[in-house]
Amino acid sequence: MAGTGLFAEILDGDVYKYYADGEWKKSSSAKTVAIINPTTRKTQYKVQACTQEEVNKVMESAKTAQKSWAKTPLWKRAELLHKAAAILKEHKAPIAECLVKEIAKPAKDAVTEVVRSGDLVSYTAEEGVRILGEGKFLVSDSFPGNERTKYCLTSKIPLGVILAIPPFNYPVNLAVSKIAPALIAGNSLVLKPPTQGAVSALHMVHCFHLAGFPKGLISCVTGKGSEIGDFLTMHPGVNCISFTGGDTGIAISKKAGMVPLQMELGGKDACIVLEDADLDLVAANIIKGGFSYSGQRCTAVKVVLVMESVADVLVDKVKAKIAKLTVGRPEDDCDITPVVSESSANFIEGLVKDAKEKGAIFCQEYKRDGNLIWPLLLDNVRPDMRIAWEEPFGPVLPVIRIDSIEEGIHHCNASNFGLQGCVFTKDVNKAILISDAMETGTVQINSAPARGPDHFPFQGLKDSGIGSQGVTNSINMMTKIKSTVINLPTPSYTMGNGGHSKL
Ligand SMILES: NC(=O)C1=CN([C@@H]2O[C@H](COP(=O)(O)OP(=O)(O)OC[C@H]3O[C@@H](n4cnc5c(N)ncnc54)[C@H](OP(=O)(O)O)[C@@H]3O)[C@@H](O)[C@H]2O)C=CC1
Ligand SMILES: O=C(O)[C@H](O)COP(=O)(O)O
Repeated sequence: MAGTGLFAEILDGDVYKYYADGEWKKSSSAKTVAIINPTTRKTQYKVQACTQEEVNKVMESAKTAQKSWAKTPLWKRAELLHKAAAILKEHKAPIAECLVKEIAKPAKDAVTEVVRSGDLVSYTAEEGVRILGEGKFLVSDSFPGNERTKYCLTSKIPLGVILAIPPFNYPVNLAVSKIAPALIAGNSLVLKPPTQGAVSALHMVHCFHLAGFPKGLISCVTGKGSEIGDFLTMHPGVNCISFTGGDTGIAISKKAGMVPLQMELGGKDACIVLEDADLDLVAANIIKGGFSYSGQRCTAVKVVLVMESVADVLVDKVKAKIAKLTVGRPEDDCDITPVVSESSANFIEGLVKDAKEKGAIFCQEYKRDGNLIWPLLLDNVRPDMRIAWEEPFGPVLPVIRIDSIEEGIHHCNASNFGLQGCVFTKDVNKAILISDAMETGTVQINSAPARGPDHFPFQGLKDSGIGSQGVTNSINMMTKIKSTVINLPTPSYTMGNGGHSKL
């Protein structure tokens, strides 16, 4: 059960505490933020609304703790991360329960997110030891006009205090995907979890606490992003921001100071279907890619661009699979569960109404009960409809029929987003050329878009992001290069025959 047993100390009455200086604390604000269960639409949990003063203290502690953490041997950092990973996986049940209650994630997917997160932490520990355990050694005479009188030693050093801001749909996995790289690289970490997902994140943070990380190294401040967010992202104590979410990230990138940004934002991932595609494979991937977690994934299939000649057959196959999707409570492991909030459901409904007014073909009747929206495939969508371009972040998928591959690529590239895309064809040469032409961070050939596995580089182009994630790239993005140059009085050429330069 959430907030019980080992996790009892993170709860005070019916309000979860925030985490700072190695302790669970009550905020002096005496204000709380309600977390609404998307299924019941009732308050499920409450967290603290932390004050700016508490943020200042957290930043001070993070800065102090980072100095000694940077002197902690790599193997020791990795050992603590492995411990946190093991504790996380050991307590996957209560954390998964929070995901079910806070963000209506289907029960099995909730457990998968926690286990995947433990694996990500451990993989990061190992990868960090590898890539941070070596540097570069350069000699001066490789550049024209130089003798070998300079030795340059370079290594990757920590940035300082990393501010991590994950989104509601993966409040554990997209938190540890920032926390673990930050820590193995020698940084300290301040986490501002999403409101919907905050209690899942607090339980995850407690696993790091139980692993025995130094006090002040990891902090977790709760509160509405709209209230405390700007104070955090513009705080002078922050040396790097790693953010995942929507347009908020674009606003942050305009406010943040001279700090490195790692941004993973929205997507409008296109699925281009050629005439020779295996349509059963396509239909299965459209269901998995477009409707898992009710389409609330940045890497969800968000528009299908199918050649007209095979569109009728494909639409029929997808309709048959949609009819088999279960719809209901996350506790019952239904395929389609309520979207995260009423405002999200209203936004999705607005896109559906616009499509209706402009003549889209509804393959199913539009149906909504509170935040629960039944899966809906819209056929014959045209570019003048909002859903052709906007991201519903819900179980509604538009199909646009195309007459040429160029038309499909044009639509994909006309989007402001550039996260992922996918193409289905048996001609791998054609697939490669289409991938080359698609302006997205990743193209999946013959499978739906996906961020996982988590060691793959994951990046968004255009309004979909800044920088690259994936374990290795995240570690590197959370370091900077330090050079030390040894200047010698005379050239140093080490010769195999034992010859000696003048001593
Ligand atoms: N590229 C990706 O991997 C993902 C992209 N997304 C995109 O995000 C959207 C939905 O996710 P959602 O979580 O609602 O995204 P948001 O951008 O609304 O929120 C993301 C995070 O930012 C916080 N936040 C909100 N306002 C501020 C602020 N002014 N300063 C700092 N932090 C702030 C939120 O906190 P709070 O919850 O308290 O508001 C949350 O923790 C969709 O557009 C989706 O495409 C979502 C998930 C993953
Ligand atoms: O933010 C998201 O939606 C995730 O990056 C998607 O991850 P997944 O493709 O592994 O589900």
